[in-house]
Amino acid sequence: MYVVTAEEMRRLDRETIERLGIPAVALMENAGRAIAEEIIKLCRSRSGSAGSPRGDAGTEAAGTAGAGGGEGIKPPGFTVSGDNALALGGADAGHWLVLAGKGNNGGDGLAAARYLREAGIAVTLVYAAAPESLAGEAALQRDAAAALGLPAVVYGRDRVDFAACSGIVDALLGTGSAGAPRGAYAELIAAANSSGKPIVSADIPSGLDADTGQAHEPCIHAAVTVCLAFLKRGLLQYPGAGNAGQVVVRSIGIPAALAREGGVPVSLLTPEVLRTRLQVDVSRRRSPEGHKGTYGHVLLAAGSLSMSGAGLLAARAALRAGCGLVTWALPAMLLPHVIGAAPELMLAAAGGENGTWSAGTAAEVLRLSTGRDVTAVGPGLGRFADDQEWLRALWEGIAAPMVIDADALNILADSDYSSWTSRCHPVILTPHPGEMARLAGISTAEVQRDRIGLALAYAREHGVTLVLKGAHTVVATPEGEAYVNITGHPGMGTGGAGDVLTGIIAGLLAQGLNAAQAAAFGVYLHGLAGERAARQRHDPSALIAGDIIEAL
Ligand SMILES: NC(=O)C1=CN([C@@H]2O[C@H](COP(=O)(O)OP(=O)(O)OC[C@H]3O[C@@H](n4cnc5c(N)ncnc54)[C@H](OP(=O)(O)O)[C@@H]3O)[C@@H](O)[C@H]2O)[C@@H](O)CC1
Ligand SMILES: [K+]
Repeated sequence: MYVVTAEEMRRLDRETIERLGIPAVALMENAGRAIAEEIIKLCRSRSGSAGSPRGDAGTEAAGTAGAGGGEGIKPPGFTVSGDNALALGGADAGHWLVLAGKGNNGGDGLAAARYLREAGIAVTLVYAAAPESLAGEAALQRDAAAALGLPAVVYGRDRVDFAACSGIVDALLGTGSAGAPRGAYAELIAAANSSGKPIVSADIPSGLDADTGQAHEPCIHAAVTVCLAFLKRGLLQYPGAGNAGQVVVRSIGIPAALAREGGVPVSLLTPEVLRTRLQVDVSRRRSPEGHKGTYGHVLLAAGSLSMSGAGLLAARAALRAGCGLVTWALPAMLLPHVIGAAPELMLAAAGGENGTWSAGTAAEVLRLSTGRDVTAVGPGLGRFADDQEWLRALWEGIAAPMVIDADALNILADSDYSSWTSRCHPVILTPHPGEMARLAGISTAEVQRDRIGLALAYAREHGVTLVLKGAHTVVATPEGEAYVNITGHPGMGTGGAGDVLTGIIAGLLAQGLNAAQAAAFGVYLHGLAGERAARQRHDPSALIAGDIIEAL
């Protein structure tokens, strides 16, 4: 599923209209119908009649009963059914307010109003601006609604009774909005939010930045957002994602092929995207002739006296991700204490004195990396004297993919690593927002302002695969593509969960997945395992990182 910016959406709109010759008003009709169908679904689910409605026209012709067939076998009959998607199926019809802006988002709402009326739902149009100010297709929808006799009021001139309505359609602002809602728009948004009535937003909640997910003041709090044609970036990024409620993406006649040909770079990370765009074998088939050597060998340089657990978690996660062997290199002093902690692991003493790392250990890590399929560095590493020289030696010397996490990212942030010899093998960086802020030299708030945009830019500029962790982790590739993950659970906000992800990604790289595949599939599996682990706990806040490994 493609994820677009407002600008990309406008381009795809234009191409559909100009290249394919589909009139803009046809797209708007489809949009209006899709919004109405989702409102009807909501009405049905709220009144408990969620089953497939038969519609008034749904009837089985007489004359079939008893004809032929034995007990329990229904004879073939002549059936007629109506437009079920637009049938209330016994649900309470109610009365909806349709808040319409003067742009095409308003036009979508006006089209939806006609379909709602057709379904038997009473509607009142509430214009945010004088109806005469509507132009183009929106004006056409205004006239169609008027011709059908739909009641309409103008905000500021007429009274709007929010208390009496059963729901609100938010068609005030869409992808054409700029900045915080002004004037009547702001007042209508505030009134809709404080009404306590369910709000269904057309395309995006009004007040949301469609690209960054920034929620302006005020911004609609929707129960459902009917996103048109393609998912907008702002609906995946917080805080906007929290304003959108349940997001339903509905096609309106703009072909996905246009997005593919047009090189839309961002996709939602779904099993289908993993299979098709990333070519990942999501079934994780094992060869009947396979042995431990078939599935690769991870070297992990991680752990120090106060954070040995981070190394252990990453190492165990790599094994659970399916790699054949893991060697964990750690400070010599710690080694006797972790023997037996995970008997499947191989251990190698590589650290300095006192359970900490030292710059001099780079040679030993380099030696251990020879013949290994991947090296992961960072979990529980700590900082030490000349650590930038240490990491530079690994960066320039390890002839296999690398995963760089935790303190190794902080070392990188303090280094001018663009001046280091460029690597022939891929690097995956796995920062959380704080680490990303240090890497990019900006504040954490700036990182969170547009995670997708930042991840895309950083990965491309630095030639790395970037995993920007957090709610809706973003995986960006050096080629300029990005994947947004929605698996996961808030319970995963616990120490060590990131170390587990590093281990999973390293374990997948060892099995021969390329950097984009391993990062994307790793993030996806990590989230799924977190969801599973959360379900297994009595209270998901009790979830700890080890549970995620066990749920893999
Ligand atoms: N074209 C098509 O075929 C399709 C279009 N589609 C639909 O169109 C939507 C995009 O429509 P759009 O481009 O007309 O912009 P839209 O979001 O309605 O707002 C523009 C209006 O808002 C105003 N305004 C702006 N900012 C404001 C603010 N802060 N506070 C207050 N007012 C503000 C601005 O007024 P101005 O500032 O120019 O005076 C202008 O009048 C898209 O989201 C989707 O729903 C889809 O169905 C696909 C097919
Ligand atoms: K809207």
